[in-house]
Amino acid sequence: MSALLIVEDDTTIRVTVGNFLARLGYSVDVAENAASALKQSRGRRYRLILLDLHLPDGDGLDLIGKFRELDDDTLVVIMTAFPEVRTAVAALKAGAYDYITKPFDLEDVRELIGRAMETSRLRHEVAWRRAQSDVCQVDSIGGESPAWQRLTEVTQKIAGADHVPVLICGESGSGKERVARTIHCGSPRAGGPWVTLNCSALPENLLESEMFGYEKGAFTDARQLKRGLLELADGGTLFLDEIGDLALTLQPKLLRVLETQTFRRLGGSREISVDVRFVAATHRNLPEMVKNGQFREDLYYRLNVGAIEVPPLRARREDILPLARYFLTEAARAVGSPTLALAPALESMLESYAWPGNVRELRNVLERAAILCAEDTVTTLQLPREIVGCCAALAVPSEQSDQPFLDLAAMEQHYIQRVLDSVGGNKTRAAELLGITRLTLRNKLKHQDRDDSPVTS
Ligand SMILES: Nc1ncnc2c1ncn2[C@@H]1O[C@H](COP(=O)(O)OP(=O)(O)OP(=O)(O)O)[C@@H](O)[C@H]1O
Repeated sequence: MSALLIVEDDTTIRVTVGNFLARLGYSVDVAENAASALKQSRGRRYRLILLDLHLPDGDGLDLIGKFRELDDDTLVVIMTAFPEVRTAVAALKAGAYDYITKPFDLEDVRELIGRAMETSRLRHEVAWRRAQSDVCQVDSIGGESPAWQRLTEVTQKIAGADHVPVLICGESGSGKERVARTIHCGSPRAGGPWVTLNCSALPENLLESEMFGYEKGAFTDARQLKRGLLELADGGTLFLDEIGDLALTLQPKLLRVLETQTFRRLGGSREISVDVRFVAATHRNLPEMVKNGQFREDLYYRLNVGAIEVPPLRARREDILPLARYFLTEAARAVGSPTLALAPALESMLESYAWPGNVRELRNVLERAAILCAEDTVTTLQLPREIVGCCAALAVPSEQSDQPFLDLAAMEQHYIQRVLDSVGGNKTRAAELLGITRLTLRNKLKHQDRDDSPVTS
């Protein structure tokens, strides 16, 4: 609910306008002089202040600057009994949003405040839209594996439950941030800000001021007020990445915001209310951390209301090739190459590799391959050794696929020969691809029955 303050010494006007605006659904506070108005605005953040220019203990014009210094988002509307252009111009110059001349009709007040609120909302919207116009413009690939389909179902349900905090767990690079964005974009807050904070990226004190902001003078370097990410996320979603790395001292502070949706800027005494949805992610084992006293149990349970587990890529192998083709096309487009294809032998290699770095690793591998690839098909030559090495046995040519149980040595020999073939018998290049020295390769070849096969160097 938007908070308004009416500063007016005339009791009739104060009470009538106050009651009228309260009936319209605003949360209204009143002050009858400048001192009380300043005190109240230090204790609460107002979206709009309706201000009489002639107060018993001061000039309303002086107050405008003070209100705006406290919060430059607050809109100030002047009420003046003197319909002089000069007064109005001075007020607007001092930073007032608009003015209304007394006596006024309550309907005029309703219209003016409605317009001011819309302005305030639009200002917010424009500011964050400018900063992040493409948050929801992401293609999400996957969807073929049962694991991904289950994940999508859960994600959609949780996205709709707008106030439920979410905890996304999963290995590094598995797509947790993607899932978090999908939740934001599928929620009623999709039109609101999407703000991210990586809890492992900053030292504790900086993280705290990033999150909560600070008042002017809160510490030596605080030369002016700084809004924290909590305020910037008002009306939207705050994504707390690597929540497992959040310092123990900050955990109760976060819990309080989660529970009350209010907080104070550092060095401030004002309670600021926000409407933020919290989505957190971690690759750590939080239950284990709770057991070891490294993560607060109450915060864990509070976040875990909407629990989502993103499966590692190896647990959803059906998604590997669609993702790989997607990354390849994207990468080819980025480097200005024509469309690239995957050599058939590569497909089973990609599908059977363990992908410890998950989707991020897959993306990097395909991007690198697209850059290295001189032809229109990506082959083993453009793949890193660990992938070619791990999966060579699975990439046996089809005429030999009736040999399901090659022993390890045979597998190795077979693979070495394939790599040699792929580089036209060049041992130096083959050794490079295999990740071994040329001498080791020679020794291994000595043990081959096909030692005398035509090999060039
Ligand atoms: N379904 C998907 N479709 C397309 N790209 C994806 C998909 N899932 C993940 N990615 C890409 O993989 C990379 C890693 O994803 P993301 O950053 O979401 O993972 P994460 O689990 O949050 O990683 P970390 O734990 O390191 O923060 C990103 O480049 C992302 O764009």
